Amino acid sequence: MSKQTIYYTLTDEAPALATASLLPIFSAFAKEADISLELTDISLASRILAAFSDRLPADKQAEDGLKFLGDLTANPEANIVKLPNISASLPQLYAAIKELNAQGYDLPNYPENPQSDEDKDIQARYSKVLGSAVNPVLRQGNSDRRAPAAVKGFARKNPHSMGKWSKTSISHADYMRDGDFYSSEQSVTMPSAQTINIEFVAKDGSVDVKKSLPVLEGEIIDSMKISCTKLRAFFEKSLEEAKADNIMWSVHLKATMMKVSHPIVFGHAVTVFFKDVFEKYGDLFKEIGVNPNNGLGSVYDKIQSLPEAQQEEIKQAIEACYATRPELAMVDSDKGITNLHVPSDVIVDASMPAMIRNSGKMWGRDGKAHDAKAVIPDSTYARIYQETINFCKTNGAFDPVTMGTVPNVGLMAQKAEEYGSHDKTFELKEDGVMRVVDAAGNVLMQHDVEKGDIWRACQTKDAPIRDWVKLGVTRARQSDTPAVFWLEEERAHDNELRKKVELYLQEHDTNGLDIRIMNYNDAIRFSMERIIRGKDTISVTGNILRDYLTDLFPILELGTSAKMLSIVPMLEGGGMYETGAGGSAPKHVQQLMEENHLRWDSLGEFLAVAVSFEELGIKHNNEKAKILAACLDKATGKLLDTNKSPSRKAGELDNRGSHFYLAMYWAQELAAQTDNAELAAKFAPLAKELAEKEAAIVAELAAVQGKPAGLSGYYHIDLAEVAKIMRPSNTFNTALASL
Ligand SMILES: NC(=O)C1=CN([C@@H]2O[C@H](COP(=O)(O)OP(=O)(O)OC[C@H]3O[C@@H](n4cnc5c(N)ncnc54)[C@H](OP(=O)(O)O)[C@@H]3O)[C@@H](O)[C@H]2O)C=CC1
Ligand SMILES: O=C(O)CCC(=O)C(=O)O
Ligand SMILES: [Mg+2]
Repeated sequence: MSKQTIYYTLTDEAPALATASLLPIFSAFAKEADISLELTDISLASRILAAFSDRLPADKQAEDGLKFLGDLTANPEANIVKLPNISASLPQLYAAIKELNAQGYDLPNYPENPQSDEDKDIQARYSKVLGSAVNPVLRQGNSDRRAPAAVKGFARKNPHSMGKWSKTSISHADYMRDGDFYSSEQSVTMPSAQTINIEFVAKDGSVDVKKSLPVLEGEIIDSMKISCTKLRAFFEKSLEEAKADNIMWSVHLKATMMKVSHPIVFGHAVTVFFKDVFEKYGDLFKEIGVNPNNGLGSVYDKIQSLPEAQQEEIKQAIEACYATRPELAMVDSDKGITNLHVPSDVIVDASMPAMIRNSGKMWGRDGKAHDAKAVIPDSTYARIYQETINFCKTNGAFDPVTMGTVPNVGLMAQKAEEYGSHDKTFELKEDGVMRVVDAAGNVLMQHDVEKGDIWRACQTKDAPIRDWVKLGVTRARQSDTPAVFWLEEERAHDNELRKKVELYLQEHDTNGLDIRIMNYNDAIRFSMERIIRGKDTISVTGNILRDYLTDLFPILELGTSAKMLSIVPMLEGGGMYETGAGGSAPKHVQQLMEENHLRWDSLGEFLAVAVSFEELGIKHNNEKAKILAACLDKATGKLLDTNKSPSRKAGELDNRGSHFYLAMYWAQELAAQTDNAELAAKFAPLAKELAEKEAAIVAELAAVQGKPAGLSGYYHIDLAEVAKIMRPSNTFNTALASL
């Protein structure tokens, strides 16, 4: 790898569109500091093509960008800017394959029920692309996410809208009290490196080794199960209660990141809600290939192969269910898309904070907001949402003007905890015992299981834990802020973790620091009591709480998690700078397609690239890179102060316009700084030209809006075509080219 290269990722949806406008600006500025930005394609479409390249003709093959970057993470020089990407559910994967086929790529269909070796191979290739397939590969370090001072200051001066909370709200989180992962968790710390086995013991005593797992000394191994019978009974009871209480019902899962277990849980929600339909048409559905784990959408899709009269009959049976069930929360009430249509439409990390920000309400069939029962079956983490709801009911909504902040230090490296459990997750086909056995044959953990139960094991290695404790202490010291380790006394896993936390804390000078260990509910209440008094509290958490809290607090504090600084200091010495803490905003693409307005805010990219330049500056003693970084941060601050972030409305300044202002302010800062005369001289003419032509450029950018953008690909975009859409100002493009 060339010494001063930033690998900038091409991903999907809104961030990919934004890249077509923003990357040329970053590249033009970076070359003055001898830094090049290399675009690496890790989009869903490119990952599919790479998985089947050996079956495609040469001109249709794609490089495996994810493999390239994954290998790069082991290099201490790695400097990666990672934008959010699609973590595909099966319906999204089908849609992407269909689009690629239509574009002339001869890809096999996803085999739902593979029998032949060839089909098994095809399915295995697609499973590598499914769900959260990118982040776990690249995140070879722990996570440091926070709102930089300028961003927090902006939110205080320009508070986003925040729904009021009423003491009479009946919204709440609903979760299992028994039979879930929380109540069955077991955990051990491995005394030595060895290979352990995950085994199923059938009723007749026969043993099936499901997986052999190499483990390291000091590694924590957990196992847990969710009971299928109890899960279904919980859904039924929750539906009956919601109906009786006349409250809307919605289910919140993470089918993308928990790509094996949560689609199954989602499928149970679908078949319990539409119990009458699935009881009546179960056999027919099997025949035509309906997969409830893909949602109600799968029913509508597959019945198209049936005669019209039969389709109508099934549709009426579905409608009849709505009459016996509570009202179902909607994803898109105009189009009739419910919470149970697609497993990836409602993703808990973003959906629960959005509900809490919206007075605890979700959208109903009538297009209006109503109180809702938010169903999050496993109680391990669900309880923090109920705690937050209670807090809002007692204290009223949070006030973005006065509230403090909760940054996060998350244990994430080497697929820590549940987010790395997919290859160790099993849906049981019969009753028996699942157990974990060490190399000497001792049974370390075991669970009685029944057909349909979901059992899983998780791994958390020692080196990432040690590094996480260090990162927590470092952040507490650098920001002079209390830090709370969220560890639950009731959890077997957390008790193993706690021993290590207590041990590794001793490796650091914690004199004068306020470092505590608290149960989840105590920790969130403590943080919220402080936040409403304007005080900050660092949350030092495991992987799932990292994900949940870095949407929850930013959405309440800043209106969106897109404005977060997300740094992944890699264990091997490199760095990854993630942009924002949220996703790829599919709704924004829809708006661009319809009215050529992109409301995506690239603030996360601005922040990430500044840190990425700064890191190169320090590592390579590149003064110009350091100046570029400092000036970029100042330009970002100015952009916020002057309100040049994208608006939501077509015709007003959008993503492209905000990029223009960033470039102008950045050039002005570079021209004005006195640390490096060469850089100042280089950027002065551009600063002058952009300022002179500001009105013309803004007009050119506005002129294209209000009509469809003419985008021909959704998953597999044509970059040249997107560049035409995203760079419509000749005046701006010419000025930039003159650098
Ligand atoms: N790091 C990653 O790679 C992540 C990827 N994902 C993936 O992203 C996809 C969508 O996930 P979803 O849960 O819907 O969450 P998103 O974060 O994409 O969207 C939720 C809402 O947040 C707002 N938002 C998010 N980012 C921005 C931004 N940069 N500028 C302005 N507003 C923003 C938008 O609100 P509004 O529409 O009101 O403008 C958006 O609709 C999924 O495929 C998911 O798997 C999700 C999280 C992280
Ligand atoms: O990888 C994913 O699917 C989502 C990641 C995410 O939500 C996060 O890291 O905050
Ligand atoms: Mg998240």
